Amino acid sequence: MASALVSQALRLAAEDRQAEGAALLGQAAGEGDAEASYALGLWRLEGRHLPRDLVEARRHVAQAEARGLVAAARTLSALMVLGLGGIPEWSEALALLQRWRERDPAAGRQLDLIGKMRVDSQGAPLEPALAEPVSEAPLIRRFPAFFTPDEAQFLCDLAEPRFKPALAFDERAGRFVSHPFRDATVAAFPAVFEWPAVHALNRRIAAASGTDVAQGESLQVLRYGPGQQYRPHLDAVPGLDNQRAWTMLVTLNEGYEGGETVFPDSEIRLRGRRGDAFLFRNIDSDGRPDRTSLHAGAPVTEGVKLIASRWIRQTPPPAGEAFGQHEVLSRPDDLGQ
Ligand SMILES: O=C(O)CCC(=O)C(=O)O
Ligand SMILES: [Fe+2]
Repeated sequence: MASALVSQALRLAAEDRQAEGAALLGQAAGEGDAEASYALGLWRLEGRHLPRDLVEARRHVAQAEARGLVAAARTLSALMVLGLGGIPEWSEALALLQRWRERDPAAGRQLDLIGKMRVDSQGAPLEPALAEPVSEAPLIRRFPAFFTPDEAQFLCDLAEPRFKPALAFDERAGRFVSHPFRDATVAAFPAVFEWPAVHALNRRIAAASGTDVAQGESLQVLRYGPGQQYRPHLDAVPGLDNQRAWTMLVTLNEGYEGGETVFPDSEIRLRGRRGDAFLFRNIDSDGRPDRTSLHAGAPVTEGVKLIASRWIRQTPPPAGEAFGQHEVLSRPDDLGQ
């Protein structure tokens, strides 16, 4: 729950009285209010109500963490591993999780998961994942047991409270609109949710696709109930300068009927065991959308399908403008988690 002062500041900001709201938060933060510090940090991170300033964002979030706010500790761990507002600090982020272990079950769970991974000083895998060819055109690879069952369950549990109807970001309109093709609910993991264990999974996806982790858009978890589906589509967006070159899908559960990922032109139907991943290429050698990559999530006929999806661009976005930043806060009173 936000403190009364933070709620008042959010109300002022919603009434377009941003400067007054920010001043109120600044005053409260100066008097030791952890939630005010955290709210200022999120505003600075997102460039909402205050100009975007990642260094200031990290300073405020760190202050809120030092004042004992669990949401701030989680967000700080993400800023640290991503190197937002400072240098990347993987081992310092793990030390932060260690300090929070007793107070935050998610910290202990992440440490347990990361303790079983073989990763380097940035959280990247030390060994390549096992890859099996599925098809050359479209180009598809299968990575069996890419996530462990515990990693898959962790992502499902993190996603559970955050599922929302799928929306698409309309780049021209500059806002989210209901998704024309995707009848599913989705939980996205933008920067504030890229906690160390999530970041390590993103690094594994980057290594398996031969890309830089910064090329990936926010990891998403999709949830389809009976009758829900993702209609045939290309992940590449015509006209996009920096294309979605690759897609990685990771199967997070079993026990549902239907729901295969299908490539109608080549009659390929993909169905994984829990933890299996599929990587496919969305563009041709000229960088144009590859028509053979047309695919769909077939309707689920029974049970619930959960799948993780990451779209990977051709190059990282300009510094400080990571993909999905606009998703950081979904509601004006949403303080992150
Ligand atoms: O749910 C599926 O099988 C397909 C998901 C998908 O096409 C995507 O995330 O781009
Ligand atoms: Fe897709």
